[in-house]
Amino acid sequence: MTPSRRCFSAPGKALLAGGYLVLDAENSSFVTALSARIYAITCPSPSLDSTLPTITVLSPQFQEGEWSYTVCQSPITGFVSLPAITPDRRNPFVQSAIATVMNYLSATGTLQTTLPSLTMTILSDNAYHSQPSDAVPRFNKHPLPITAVPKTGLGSSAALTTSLVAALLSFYGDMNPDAAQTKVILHKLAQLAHCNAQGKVGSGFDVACAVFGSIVYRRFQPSIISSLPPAPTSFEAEALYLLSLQKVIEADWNVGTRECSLPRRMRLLMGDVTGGSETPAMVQMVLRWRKDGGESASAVWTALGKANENLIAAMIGLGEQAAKDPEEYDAFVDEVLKVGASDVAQLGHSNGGRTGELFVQVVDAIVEIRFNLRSMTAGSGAQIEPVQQTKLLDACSALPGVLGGVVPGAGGYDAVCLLVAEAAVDAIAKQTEGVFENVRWLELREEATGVREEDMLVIEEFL
Ligand SMILES: Nc1ncnc2c1ncn2[C@@H]1O[C@H](COP(=O)(O)OP(=O)(O)OP(=O)(O)O)[C@@H](O)[C@H]1O
Ligand SMILES: C[C@@](O)(CCOP(=O)(O)O)CC(=O)O
Repeated sequence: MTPSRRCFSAPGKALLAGGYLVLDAENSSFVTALSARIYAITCPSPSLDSTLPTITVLSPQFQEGEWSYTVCQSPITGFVSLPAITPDRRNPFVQSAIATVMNYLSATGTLQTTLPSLTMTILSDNAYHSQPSDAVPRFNKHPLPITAVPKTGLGSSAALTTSLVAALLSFYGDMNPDAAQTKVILHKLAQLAHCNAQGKVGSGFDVACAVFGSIVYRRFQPSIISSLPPAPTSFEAEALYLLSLQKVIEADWNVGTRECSLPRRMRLLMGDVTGGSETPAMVQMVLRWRKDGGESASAVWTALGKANENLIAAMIGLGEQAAKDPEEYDAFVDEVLKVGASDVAQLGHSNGGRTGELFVQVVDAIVEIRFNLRSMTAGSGAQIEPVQQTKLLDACSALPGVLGGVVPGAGGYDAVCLLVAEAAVDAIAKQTEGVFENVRWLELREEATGVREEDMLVIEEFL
């Protein structure tokens, strides 16, 4: 009889609006959860140590995808340390997820006294990593360690951290990650674990999306996380660390995570563009430009923030309008299918009603966002929307059914993201085939739900 196994998964992300500005807590961003998920399966297992419990994490898709830790809980302070059984192999995201959850449960007195040993298996959908061809099996295996396999920018570490935290909370804390209150705690633990593993405090939009799904996101103050003392090295420090950890997780983070899916019949068409980008370096260049760029930089920053807000308001409004007046909404989408972005304005002003006004607001906001991202590119030197991407986005925006497109997240050369009417996707793929050699349209769709427990039946065959 297979021991009781449970499976938790979390989605990837696309940051449609809010790149860079989301680093300021007063700015909102629009994040769409995608149908590429990372799965964590828990299975009770015998300890690898004669006296102490152990946790092993397997990632069978990658070479050397095995990390094992001994769980050492101090009988005096309750602090949990995790000496690696395989010291030559490191996975900071795995270790940080385990350490954060175990110490939170210890701090709150909800960690079982006799700890069972655990094996967790990670499976990640193929979209997270470059694949040798389109005809590969699901959860394709690579002949390389995870760190050597090119990523595609969908937020693998955020989805991994979130699914591991959910799995650990359920296994050791008997918490139901699907429950709303647990999800709030899960989110903070995942943010903390992710920051500790990355060694920096990003905006956290990717982790928030992995937990809550498609959202309008406004970040927490980074000082909440940086206020936590460093990993303790003495009994006194261990006791202080656990107290601080519980205080941080149970504080009100004032983070914005309003659920917001794409309007009905709309879709993000993600394009994988051969090219790379270096997000941390670009962030540094943009923040330096913001700080030293005077009035002109402030004006661009403010205008971009306004354009982001306009897009977010229009997307929320269209979601409401599709329910309030489905006939007007569907009639307008049928018209959108026949024209490119620049002609939507004509449609909207002639017969679209409130729906038309909102679609025009979407198109105009995307134009304004791109204009300001190009100003940011010129001012900061960070190649956010470089010329090649401008040409590609302009050409795609002229195609029927396309409302516009942006460089998602930090931008750069590696991806584009089109907002299109769902029914236009096949025609867009056909019209761009052979025209843009370096673009591969991904099969991804919005999957608005965040972290969730999966029925083992959906994953059983792959284990
Ligand atoms: N399936 C997996 N199994 C084990 N570890 C993984 C897996 N997916 C991601 N990771 C961990 O996350 C790391 C990638 O995180 P990093 O912060 O470098 O990129 P990222 O911003 O999450 O990438 P992207 O957004 O392109 O997915 C990997 O080196 C590995 O440590
Ligand atoms: C530039 C930034 O605002 C977004 C980065 O987005 P992405 O990793 O390129 O999808 C950084 C952040 O929010 O942490």
